[in-house]
Amino acid sequence: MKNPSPAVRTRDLRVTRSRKQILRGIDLALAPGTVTGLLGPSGCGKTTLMRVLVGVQRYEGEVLVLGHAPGAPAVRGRTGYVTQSAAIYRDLTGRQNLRYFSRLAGPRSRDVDEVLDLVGLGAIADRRVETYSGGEAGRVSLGCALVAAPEVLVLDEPTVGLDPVTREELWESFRRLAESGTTLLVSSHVMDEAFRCDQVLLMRAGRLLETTTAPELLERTGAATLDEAFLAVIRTEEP
Ligand SMILES: Nc1ncnc2c1ncn2[C@@H]1O[C@H](COP(=O)(O)OP(=O)(O)OP(=O)(O)O)[C@@H](O)[C@H]1O
Repeated sequence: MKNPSPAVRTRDLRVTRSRKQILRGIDLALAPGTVTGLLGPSGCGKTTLMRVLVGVQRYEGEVLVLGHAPGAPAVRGRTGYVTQSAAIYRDLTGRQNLRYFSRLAGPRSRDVDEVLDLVGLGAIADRRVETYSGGEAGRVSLGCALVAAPEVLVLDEPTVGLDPVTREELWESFRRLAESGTTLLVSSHVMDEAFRCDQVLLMRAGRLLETTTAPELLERTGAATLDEAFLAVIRTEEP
């Protein structure tokens, strides 16, 4: 690992909502400058975990993001969150959206044109977002997070509904971000995306079943695909 001190760490993280235990004691560590995949079935608690890390979800237990409590003033501007549905202004152009978030970010903001190119929107940046496809609008959302140059970037299913080419481009940009020192946590339903990650967290029913890598998981379970490997893990570990 590049640095022994994790960018994000949780110990016995628990979340209860409407008297239901959603997260049941999660221990995790994200090394700086790495991509971690967060995988698990629908409803297992991925979004809830991400919401904790960006400081918008009450929790119990211990959570440190860049050495601070999530959402603390010292860390708020250094953490980016791309939600499942694009949180952007549809009546503005892509470029105007990025400019707006760039102003909010203040001096730490990155160059808007550079980020537009990074997310592959340079050619359509001056069209209103309401004319964009779903995938293009999603990339505006990602661009709005990137323009603030976050040190920790949390992405909730960023590749849903994207074609293979765009998906490939996005994963390449995640890799470049990690190489430049950003710590990424990316949730996905697509097990094969685990191969893109330095570390994989397998969740089920509010628990972390495994902290592993895609090749390690295949080898250990003897499965031919990651889908099979995940099913094998679920069968051996009761929630
Ligand atoms: N306010 C709430 N009250 C009660 N239960 C809730 C509340 N919000 C979420 N949940 C439940 O918490 C569980 C985890 O939800 P979460 O959105 O974190 O899952 P997820 O793994 O991100 O799912 P998906 O992959 O479908 O987005 C689900 O069973 C959901 O129904």
